[in-house]
Amino acid sequence: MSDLDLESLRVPLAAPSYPEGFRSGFTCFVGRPNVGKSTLMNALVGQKVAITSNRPQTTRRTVRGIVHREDAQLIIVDTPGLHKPRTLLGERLDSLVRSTLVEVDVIGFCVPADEPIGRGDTYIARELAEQRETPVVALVTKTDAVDSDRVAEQLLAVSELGDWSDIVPVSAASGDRLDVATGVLCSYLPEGPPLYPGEDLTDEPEEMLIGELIREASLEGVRDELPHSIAVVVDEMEPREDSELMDIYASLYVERPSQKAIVIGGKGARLRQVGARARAQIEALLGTRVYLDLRVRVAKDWQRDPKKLRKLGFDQQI
Ligand SMILES: Nc1nc2c(ncn2[C@@H]2O[C@H](COP(=O)(O)OP(=O)(O)OP(=O)(O)O)[C@@H](O)[C@H]2O)c(=O)[nH]1
Repeated sequence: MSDLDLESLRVPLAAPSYPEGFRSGFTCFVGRPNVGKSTLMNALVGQKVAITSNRPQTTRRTVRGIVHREDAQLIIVDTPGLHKPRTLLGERLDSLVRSTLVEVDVIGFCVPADEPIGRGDTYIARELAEQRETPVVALVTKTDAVDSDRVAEQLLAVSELGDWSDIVPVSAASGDRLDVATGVLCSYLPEGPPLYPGEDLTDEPEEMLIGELIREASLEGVRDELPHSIAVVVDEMEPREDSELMDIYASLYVERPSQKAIVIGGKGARLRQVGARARAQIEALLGTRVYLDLRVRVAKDWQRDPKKLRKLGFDQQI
């Protein structure tokens, strides 16, 4: 997508029937890195669609998850963390986030229960206060990680951060109040028919999901700065003739030869582990056996180079 053209997606399906008062529309989750946005989206949708990791800023792509309810359909646009731009990629993400904020029907502002409110949260709260068009529901995440007194304190602290339409404590890990969170978000959607067929959980192309699974596997156990320097492109994906096997060829791009060595590991050991981990996940996603061929390539300073960003697929989201 050249940008998030949500309006064009609002054309309803030729829906056979839907209950009176049905609501449908879009939400996005914002919050500083690592507050649990992706995990919460996965828990709401019930299938793994967005990359998660315990490192900040791993969500680079706008992935949609779709929550189907009897009375509503909530389409979640998973936005990258709002952060101050450091690289060209950072700047583009921020403008993407800002344009997303005005296009959705309701915004979920995520603040974790297990950390004091910090500058990052206040920065985003200020950004959200500036836009007045879209209702904002504050979601106090990770409530399982603290006791109920702390949750209560955090609810109070978050309520003082801005003028939120609602505040909901929620835990993706324990599943606590996921239903309430969805219900509250849905209450801000316009009335209308479902926009997606019932079985869809995401409209991300399969190749993009596969690329993210490979990227996620490649991040495990490597130095902290590496995550920002890895991009994955699925070069080719084809069912093998006369076989149940799917052949997938993918390239893992890093910025420097030294990073290439880290990703590959001694005698290729690390890359083999990455491949095995990713393959298991891809097989689960596709429901078929997979042959995965991974190549590691160096694309110098790809984060700062618009042409390389385009080649690596980032113009599709930005
Ligand atoms: N205890 C607990 N941990 C959680 C919960 N949700 C997420 N986490 C952990 O918090 C970390 C960050 O979660 P993510 O979902 O990747 O966070 P994010 O906000 O999407 O992060 P970015 O992609 O960096 O913006 C991971 O280590 C998760 O396992 C929760 O409900 N409870």
